Amino acid sequence: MGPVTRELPIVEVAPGVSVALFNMLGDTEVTEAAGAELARMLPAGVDVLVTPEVKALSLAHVISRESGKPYIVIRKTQKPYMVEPVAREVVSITTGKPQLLVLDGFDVSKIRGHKVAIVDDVVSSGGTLHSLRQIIEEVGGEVAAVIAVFTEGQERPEVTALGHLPLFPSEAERS
Ligand SMILES: O=P(O)(O)OC[C@H]1O[C@H](OP(=O)(O)OP(=O)(O)O)[C@H](O)[C@@H]1O
Repeated sequence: MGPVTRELPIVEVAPGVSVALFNMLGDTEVTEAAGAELARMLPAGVDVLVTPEVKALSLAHVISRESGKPYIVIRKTQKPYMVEPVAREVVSITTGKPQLLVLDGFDVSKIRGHKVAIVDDVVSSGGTLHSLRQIIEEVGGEVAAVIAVFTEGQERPEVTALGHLPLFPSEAERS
């Protein structure tokens, strides 16, 4: 990202599949650099950012600060204080088992009738993106942009990203 570089460790996330693990959580320098760059790439007309917890949360904060657009966090646990939550199950490449994506009903009015940019750190299998889209459209929002630091695996022209990461065959597959 700009002048900021990182070596990414290769980590096996499923039998036969390894990724270059990009974890920006707690990395202020990367988060600030990527957030500033992605904020400049945000298309005109976007009203609100929507991000899944947790690794992309600080990225959304920086893009929000830089662009002046508010952001909403889709949680991965349903909380007792939520009002009529809207939930979808998802399996992401790095977690490999079902997780929940939950929109607090309190935030629905900030999405309904608005143009939304989905913000994530990585779009890989697309499972998280698919479920986020479903939730946003179910409550009457329009996904106007998808913003990520990296796409991974397959090319995704619909995603505005700073770079692309390959998937790696695991050791056992190579030998
Ligand atoms: O395109 P996909 O295959 O769905 O993968 C991308 C998602 O996976 C990762 O989250 P993860 O499940 O690791 O959760 P975390 O951010 O809570 O650690 C990443 O932050 C994306 O949200």
